[in-house]
Amino acid sequence: MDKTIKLVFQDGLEIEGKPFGAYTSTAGEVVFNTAMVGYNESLTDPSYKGQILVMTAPMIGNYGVPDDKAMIDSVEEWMESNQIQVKGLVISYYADDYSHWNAVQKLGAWLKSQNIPGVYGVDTRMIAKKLREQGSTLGKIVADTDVDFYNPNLDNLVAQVSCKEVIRYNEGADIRIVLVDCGVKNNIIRCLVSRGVEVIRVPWDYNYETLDYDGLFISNGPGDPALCVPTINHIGESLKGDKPIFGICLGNQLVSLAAGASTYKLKYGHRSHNQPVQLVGTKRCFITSQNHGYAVDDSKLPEGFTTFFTNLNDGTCEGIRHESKPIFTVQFHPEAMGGSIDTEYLFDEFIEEVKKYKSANA
Ligand SMILES: NC(=O)CC[C@H](N)C(=O)O
Repeated sequence: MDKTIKLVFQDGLEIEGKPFGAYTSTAGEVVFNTAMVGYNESLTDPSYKGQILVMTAPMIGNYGVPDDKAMIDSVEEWMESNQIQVKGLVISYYADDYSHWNAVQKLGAWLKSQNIPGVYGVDTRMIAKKLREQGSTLGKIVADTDVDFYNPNLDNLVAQVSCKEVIRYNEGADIRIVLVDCGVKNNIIRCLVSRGVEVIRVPWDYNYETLDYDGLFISNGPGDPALCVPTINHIGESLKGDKPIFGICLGNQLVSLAAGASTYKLKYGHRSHNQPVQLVGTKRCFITSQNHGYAVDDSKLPEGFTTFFTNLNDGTCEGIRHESKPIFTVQFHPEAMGGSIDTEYLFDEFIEEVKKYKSANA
């Protein structure tokens, strides 16, 4: 008889599916992503640490998996980090046969090689509707043995995914950016390095004020932003200075917390590549890539800060900016990967601000 595997929710709902990837049990927070492409990038996005990812695109696996070891300029060429970060993957139709010019293996084989279970043959749109109505919930994938539920949002996930030592890219360039790695996606490094700056990637709790640098970047990352206390404290010190600061996703939340704002958990988060955001004060809308479960409460922002972008689906805060200093942060992903590149120009604006700062302080 063919093996089965179950997705079990905290409220008791059990959904039986077919296994692919590793035949093993796991637990985490169940979240859904409605993007039509980008499963390789999503699976390796460190912000998904501790989560069981349900992808609602009807067919997953059809373009295979590229070489996850291939490197360009010291970062993985095709992936967003050096390993699969999700705890498990849940999909509707699994395409075991793949066809794509850069694919080297099947999705199932890749999951298996990293001991990550997959469930297919389930109604992922029903799961998305359930999570939208009830909110994010814990869940588990049960193969041969049962496991306990696990809430990743109580753990310091950032410490698990951050680099352990300082890494420099493009060493010797004129402009130096400190990148605080809370679980950075590779495309953020690519977006900075391709603009000709030196990137000094430091661990999440590193005291970067000991370094010689011109601009500060705070990365994306997993879990509850309020747990990142050392990072928030360091950013609090930086906010007193004049160096340009740019933050993405968790970075937006950490800068906001350091400034004195608060964050809260959204009912089910934003995870897709078609989230519309409005640039406040204009009628301009950008389509953005997103993956987050928490948000900044902009109903009471600290003195000197205003809302930068607003989500046009639910009106939540999509970033803040300082009224007079070159400090701005966004909840969405301007580096995309996968997803729309409408807002990649924000990297150019950041580097321009850093150059201005550097020449004014030369
Ligand atoms: N992609 C991210 O940086 C996510 C930030 C945070 N962990 C959240 O879920 O809101």
